Amino acid sequence: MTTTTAFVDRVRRPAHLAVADLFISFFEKTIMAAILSIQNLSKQYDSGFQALKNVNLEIEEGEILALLGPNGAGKTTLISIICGLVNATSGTATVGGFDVVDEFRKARSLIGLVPQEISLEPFQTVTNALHFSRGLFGKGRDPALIEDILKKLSLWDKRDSKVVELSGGMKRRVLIAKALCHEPRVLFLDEPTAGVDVELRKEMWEVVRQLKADGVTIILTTHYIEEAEAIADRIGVIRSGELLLVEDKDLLMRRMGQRQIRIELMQPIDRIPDALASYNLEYSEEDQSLTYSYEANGERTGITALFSDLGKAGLILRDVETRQSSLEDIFVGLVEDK
Ligand SMILES: Nc1ncnc2c1ncn2[C@@H]1O[C@H](COP(=O)(O)OP(=O)(O)OP(=O)(O)O)[C@@H](O)[C@H]1O
Repeated sequence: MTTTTAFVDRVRRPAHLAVADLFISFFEKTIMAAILSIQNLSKQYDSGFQALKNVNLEIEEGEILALLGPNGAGKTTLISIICGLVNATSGTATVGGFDVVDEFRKARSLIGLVPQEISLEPFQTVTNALHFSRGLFGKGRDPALIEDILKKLSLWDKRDSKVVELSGGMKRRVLIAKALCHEPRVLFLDEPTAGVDVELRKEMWEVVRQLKADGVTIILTTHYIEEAEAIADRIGVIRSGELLLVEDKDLLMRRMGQRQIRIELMQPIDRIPDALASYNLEYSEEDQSLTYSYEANGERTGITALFSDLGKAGLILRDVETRQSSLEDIFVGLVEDK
């Protein structure tokens, strides 16, 4: 697999200075810049439908980005533009520093695409499918590389099997293996676990983690929020063609970790007592309740002090309940109401 180290090794060995310059410029393009850079990308289909609106996104080498969004949000359109399957109406995208339109071949050779649909030749053997895929990128046969990929994806035992003889999970792994045969540095996985059972989904997550460990940058689209939670470094949320946010998963998790305590009072109040102002409570006249929000993962939740101050303010409680906003709540909130 082509890795950063391999590039660096090649850069160190040029025989001639001019060649060295060329390599260094290639090095700068491929290593120093973000591996994927999308600027002001928009797409309007011939029907007039605006599928992408001014999308900007930078992806660093070696990260896993999960792109979440409801049906029709524009995820596949975005991937298709980067892979050269759909033309953007405006804006640019580069992969490894190469423009996906002006330097299509170079850009495309750095990309592996695992489509949502299983599209394999049923009577081809697994090994032949992989050699064929590599050949499509103009690369010479490399049985050692194919063996390595098959082993990593636990397909070595099935190398001589025909695709038609494989289970659904194995076919999905063959799709990934095919996408890796030309040694891409960026792998797009479009809904890699759509409709697969929990066990297989976890197996796929392990494969993705292994690929990341090998230095491959991964962009996956998914409807499964727990999938993004399990494997992504960053999460992007797309809705109606707009990238609403791209955020570090752990930061988002901390936001998701927000909890609320709903405190129902015995008596209604006219206003929140001044002594409780620092808690930013919300009062609902409808059910005479106070709501307190706090960071579940925070060092201090402030709950003990709140209850003490509620007592000091003379408020008598009827009932208390807690609730936690899930990632799903946040996601639904984001896509429904920007
Ligand atoms: N060739 C096309 N012509 C017109 N509209 C299209 C075309 N392809 C896609 N669209 C529309 O663009 C929007 C975005 O589609 P896209 O497939 O990118 O969404 P998605 O986020 O991948 O959805 P899903 O999660 O359902 O796969 C949709 O409303 C879709 O109907």
